[in-house]
Amino acid sequence: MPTLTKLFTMQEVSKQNSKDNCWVVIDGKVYDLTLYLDDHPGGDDVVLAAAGRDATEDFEDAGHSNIAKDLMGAFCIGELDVDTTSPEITSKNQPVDYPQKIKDLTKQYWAVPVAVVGISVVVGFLYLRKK
Ligand code: HEM
Repeated sequence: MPTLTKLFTMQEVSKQNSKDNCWVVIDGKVYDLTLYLDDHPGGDDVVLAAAGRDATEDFEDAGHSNIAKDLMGAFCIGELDVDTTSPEITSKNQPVDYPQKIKDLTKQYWAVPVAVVGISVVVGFLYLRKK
């Protein structure tokens, strides 16, 4: 299913790190706090210090209330594109564990050689009896 959520790379987010363009990432979501800076009860300086980066820890450390958490939605502009943020955790870059893969395949398809041997024994047995 295609989603309508806009995805941003960390590179894009990191460029929005000023008073005129202040984006932060909190829990994988991207927030544009530019228009909220002046109204933020904790002050604009704390938010600006986290501008253009992942502010999840700072946000949690400030012990925000549920009111603050409800307010967040109004500033959410999309989500972080995780594939481009952490290429090291995508499967493309994971080293393939071939011995483990072979073991898994063996476990999955053990019935094939067993069936082949079984059928050969039965056919051989019938053939010998006929003689
Ligand atoms: C969508 C994002 C944010 C919203 C809607 C928001 C909202 C609020 C609100 C409503 C308060 C008043 C206290 C409360 O009700 O919890 C507050 C306080 C505060 N916020 Fe934020 N905030 C946001 C992001 C951030 C970020 C990114 C930081 C830090 C980098 C931050 C740091 C603080 C601090 C330090 C306080 C003061 C806490 C205190 O005085 O005890 N906030 N925020």
